[in-house]
Amino acid sequence: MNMRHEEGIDVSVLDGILDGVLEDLAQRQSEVPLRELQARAADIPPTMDPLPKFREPGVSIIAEVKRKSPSKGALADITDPAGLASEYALGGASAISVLTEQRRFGGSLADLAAVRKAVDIPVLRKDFIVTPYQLWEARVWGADLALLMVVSLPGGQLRDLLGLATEIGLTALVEAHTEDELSRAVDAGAELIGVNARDLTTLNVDRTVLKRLVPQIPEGRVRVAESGVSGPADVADYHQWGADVVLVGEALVRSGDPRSSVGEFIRQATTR
Ligand SMILES: O=C(O)c1ccccc1NCC(=O)[C@H](O)[C@H](O)COP(=O)(O)O
Repeated sequence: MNMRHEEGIDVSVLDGILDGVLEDLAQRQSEVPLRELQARAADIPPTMDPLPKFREPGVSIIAEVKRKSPSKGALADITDPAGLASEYALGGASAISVLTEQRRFGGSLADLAAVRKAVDIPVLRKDFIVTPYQLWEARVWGADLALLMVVSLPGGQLRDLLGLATEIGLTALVEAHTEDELSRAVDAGAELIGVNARDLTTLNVDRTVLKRLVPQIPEGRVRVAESGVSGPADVADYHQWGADVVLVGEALVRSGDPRSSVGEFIRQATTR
């Protein structure tokens, strides 16, 4: 059952997640006001730009630290996110994605900080970012990239957050799942555009969404395929359909050998 029913109104999975995200955010904001967070950012080293590596020929992998998810429940008992990220980097990952949402994904900003310290490749804060405060958090806790999901950023919010991300040195991964969302991502000027195979309102996964939407992404923007990879052949398909970068979570955390798996994903996609 992907929709819950509250007081006669259908609330999608994503709305349910966002309710929790906003509650937790209010708590953090009451502990550390925005001004203080901004002051802390002044002491943080400059971010890394992931785009030059993503633009190189071949496929880049963003490997994700993912403990659990709304669609699958518990995925892996990750007690050492930094160690996992190091294995990903040794396998050839171009960046690490860290899910920082706590309630549904079991992640945290502490995971982000631990991964940041452990690797010297760019790190993505993957969360449900809908406020400037969360972008400042991403910067302070060591992210180089931050996810902006078009579906949850109506009106001018997408442009505003994209502008702020750039201003504070973060590269935004702007994520779409439909033609309309993709148009908004392109019009907002996103350089790094993700097409998520997972419909976040229903949790259905359809990898071919990338194949259908990729012609709509202008030349020169970096194209990221997100979700739904179960093995090397899926990465190779995504790359063949036009993805420069593939973001993989579940298949890597369940693989038992994350370093070799990343290497194998890259090898098979580039030799097909
Ligand atoms: O993974 C979920 O079930 C999920 C549900 C609702 C919102 C977001 C969700 N996942 C976030 C992601 O985008 C994925 O973690 C990421 O793309 C990797 O996906 P996968 O390789 O399929 O684990």
